[in-house]
Amino acid sequence: MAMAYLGSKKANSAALMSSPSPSPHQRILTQDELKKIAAYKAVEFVESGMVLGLGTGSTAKHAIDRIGELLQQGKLSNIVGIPTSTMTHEQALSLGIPLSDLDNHPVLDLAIDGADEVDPDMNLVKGRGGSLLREKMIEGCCKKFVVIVDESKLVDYVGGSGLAMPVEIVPFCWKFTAQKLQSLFEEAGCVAKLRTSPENGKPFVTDNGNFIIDLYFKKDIGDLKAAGDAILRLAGVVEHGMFLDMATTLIVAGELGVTVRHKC
Ligand SMILES: O=C[C@H](O)[C@H](O)[C@H](O)COP(=O)(O)O
Repeated sequence: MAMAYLGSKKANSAALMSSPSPSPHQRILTQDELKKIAAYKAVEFVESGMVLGLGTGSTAKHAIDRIGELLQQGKLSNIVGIPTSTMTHEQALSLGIPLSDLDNHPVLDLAIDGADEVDPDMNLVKGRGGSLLREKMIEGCCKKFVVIVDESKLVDYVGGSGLAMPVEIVPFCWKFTAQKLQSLFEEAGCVAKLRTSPENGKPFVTDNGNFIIDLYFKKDIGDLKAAGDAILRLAGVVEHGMFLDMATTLIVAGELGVTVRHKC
């Protein structure tokens, strides 16, 4: 599917394009091909001997495949991966990537992960795959955090896609917590919904045994730090999916090429 930049995102990104526009004869890339392009670009930052945070999702999967390939080819060595989900753990194991955890490696050199939304300040929404807690724990310990997205993930403000901003909560009295979350953002027209499994309609359960409440906003919620702090003050909340001021590098793949932006 073809995608286009809109408004400020176009101006922002066009200045950073690192490859030329496609000729009229080039076919339009699929969203998955764009994800792969961003992922491969990110793996160029990986060096032998690094402790790496391995993200979760369809974009991060391409990066992990590439790391596995480079290890097998002997082009990378002595890598230690810290997976952000059981799914990534299994993928990395199948590729022969040596794994560890935060207990043994509390400081990471680099993490590579996708995102659900990226705003102009490189604030992120993550967790539509349900892995936000482990991702935030691991990506908060990285010297560099490289975020990889196709251009459809760029938004003017957090929540601007109209899709979910996930919050991981304890299962105990989840309706109570969902109601509290919705009330926090009444002015932004927030609707809070329990995430359920499409297969059986039962609550989706995270790797940590928790539930996810998806928040949908009709308007910009404004001060993200204040919003995040208010969410975390609710006793049933474990973590929210806003990753504020965490990304150090953003790689965006789009129809016009790949951009690499480093946060100052
Ligand atoms: O919980 C999932 C993660 O935060 C993913 O990184 C995020 O949902 C982006 O996933 P994808 O690359 O599949 O769009």
